[in-house]
Formats: sequence, structure tokens, C-alpha cells
Amino acid sequence: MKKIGVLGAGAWGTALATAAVRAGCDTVLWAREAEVAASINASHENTLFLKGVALPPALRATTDMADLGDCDAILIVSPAQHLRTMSAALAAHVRHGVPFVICSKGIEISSGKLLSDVVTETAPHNPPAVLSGPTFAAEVAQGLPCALTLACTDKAVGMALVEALGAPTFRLYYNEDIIGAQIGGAVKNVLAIATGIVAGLGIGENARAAVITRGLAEIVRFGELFGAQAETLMGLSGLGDLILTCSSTQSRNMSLGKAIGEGQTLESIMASRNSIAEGAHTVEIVYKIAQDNNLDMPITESVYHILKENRDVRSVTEALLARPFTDES
Ligand SMILES: NC(=O)c1ccc[n+]([C@@H]2O[C@H](COP(=O)([O-])OP(=O)(O)OC[C@H]3O[C@@H](n4cnc5c(N)ncnc54)[C@H](O)[C@@H]3O)[C@@H](O)[C@H]2O)c1
Ligand SMILES: O=P(O)(O)OC[C@H](O)CO
Repeated sequence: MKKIGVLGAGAWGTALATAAVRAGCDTVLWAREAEVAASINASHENTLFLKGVALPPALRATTDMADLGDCDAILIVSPAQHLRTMSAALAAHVRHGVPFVICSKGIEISSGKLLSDVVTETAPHNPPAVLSGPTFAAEVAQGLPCALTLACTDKAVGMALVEALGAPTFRLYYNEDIIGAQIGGAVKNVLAIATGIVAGLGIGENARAAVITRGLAEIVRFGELFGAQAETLMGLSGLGDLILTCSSTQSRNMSLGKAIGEGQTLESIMASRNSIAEGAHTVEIVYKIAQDNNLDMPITESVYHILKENRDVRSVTEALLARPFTDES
């Protein structure tokens, strides 16, 4: 796998394309916005989504999806709710057998499906893989060290991706559990909003640790429903990403929660950003799936009540704390 295409030039797509160049791949980055492709090609910077980070001159950007036509693997890095459209459009341009590596984190709201199922439906001749883990785009783009899960049911394809994209500062660990690798990354964004709310309310570090740990129990319950392997949920794409995202306001999800806890409205926060905070969307479908399947996910429910039903942050927090005591499973 020598030629890598990256579909989506937000912060993460740009960072991943940079990592692919560093790993020695001929890399082409598809941008939805003409000004993004122009700024990457002319000044080696993504001025819209990753301002201030110098990109390698070898990275080429395009707005023409046909330019990905001869790639050996494609990383899909669109917002989760747009992945269906992106995958279907891409399938018309690439060869059969070229893996589609899902780098987005979320669950399709309209169908309740994992993104790997969305790829299978829209691009049946392109095997899905998943790249997920604790990684802030700006750090990856700067070449700081990180580790991620590369999941693919076909081990040969998965290891070929690991060999092509892996590097000392971009360590990839193969995992066959494509389902588990998607669950942690999707649900942790909801929990990061919850820890952000804790920070915004100023109710302490102990409360944050409690939300992370009880949040992990929610990830495990949710993962079991989909058939995720417990080891995967405890690995980089699960616990690892949960810790990172719930610990830093570099996270768009955590900072969104913090602003909510400080009294801002979701609408005003969204209006002030051009970046995606997936948890604000994912919460809707995780809540619905939990309700439909009688899963106990009280932190997720609380985030849902605050974001989607406009309930008062302090009252919802008090109700969460007042739940009956139970065992620690
Ligand atoms: N930023 C990170 O640190 C990071 C790390 C890991 C995973 N991710 C995941 O990667 C995905 C992309 O996030 P990002 O940070 O690159 O985005 P971003 O917030 O930096 O940029 C927004 C992206 O959305 C795209 N977009 C907007 N409207 C669209 C539409 N109608 N159709 C298709 N695309 C549209 C834009 O072109 C741009 O690529 C998300 O699922 C995110 O959770 C992000
Ligand atoms: O900025 P966030 O909250 O979208 O998090 C980015 C990554 O998913 C962290 O692994």
C-alpha cells in the first residue's frame, strides 16, 4: 500500500494525511472546501481547520474525488452523520478491494448503525477497517507520539494498513474487533461532554474521575449489546480515548460540555464553532438505543436531557447524584 487517499480535510483528516506522508506514503487529501485545498497546496497550512500547524510540502490536496481513484487505501474522515454520502460517492471512484478505513467517531442517527455497516451498505466491494484511539489532531500533525487501534476483520488487510501507515510516533496496534473499535470512540464523546459539564459547574476532580469510571461501565454495557469484545473496550480505542477526551479542554466535546456547565446554550456554542463535536449528535442515538434495549446509561441520559431537552444543568446533575445506591457492575 503505497498510495493513500484521505477523504475529508478537517483537523483530523489533515493530521492523518500528515502522518501518512511521514510514514512514507504518497498521499492525497480530498477537501470539501476549495479554500482548504488551496491553502494546503499554496502555503502548507489548513487555515480553516488546523490553523498554525506547518504541513509537509509533499502533502497534496484536491477537491476532485477522482484524484483518489488509484489509491491503495482510503481513510474516511468526514463527520459521522455524513459518512454514508461520502462513502457512496467515493465507491464510484476507487477499485474494488481497496479498504475504506473509518476514522470518524459516531453512530448513524437515522439508522442506529455502526459506520462499518454504513460502509458495507454503500461500498460493498470495499472492506471496512477502523482507525481509532486517543489522538488530538494538532498533536498528531506536529509529529508528537501516539498509539491507535487499527481494526479489520481480515488480518492480512489490517496488517498491510499497519505496515503502510505506522511509524515510531504513530504506533498502530492491530485488532480484529471492528465493532469494539467503534464503540469506545463513539460513546466517549458523550461522556466527554459530561466531564466538561462537571468542569463547568466546578464540582471537582473527584466528580470527573467518577464520571469517567462510571462512564466506562456505560461503554461496556453498550458494547456488549453490539457484540464488542471487552478487551477492545479496555484498549486504546475505548478506555484510552475515554481518558484523553475527558481530561483536556483540547477536546471539542469536553470544552462544549464545559461551556454548557458555565451556562452557555448549545445553540450559541455551535454557532461560534466551525468544528464538529460528535458527542452532541451521538448522544441522540446512544440514548435511543439504550432506551430501546433497557440499558442503564444514566450519564448518557443526563447529557441527553441537558442537550436535547434543554433541562436545567444543575437539576439534572442533582438527580444523577440522587440515584439509588447499587452494586458496582
Ligand atoms: N479532531 C480530532 O482530534 C479527531 C481525532 C480523532 C477522530 N476525529 C473524528 O474525525 C471526524 C472528523 O473530525 P475533524 O476534527 O476532522 O473535523 P473538523 O471539525 O476539524 O472539520 C469539520 C469537517 O466536517 C466536514 N463537513 C462539514 N459539512 C460536511 C458535509 N455536509 N459533508 C461532508 N463533510 C462535511 C468539513 O469539510 C470538515 O472536514 C469526526 O468524526 C471526529 O470525531 C477527530
Ligand atoms: O476534540 P474531540 O472531543 O472531538 O476529540 C478528539 C479525539 O476524538 C480524541 O481522541
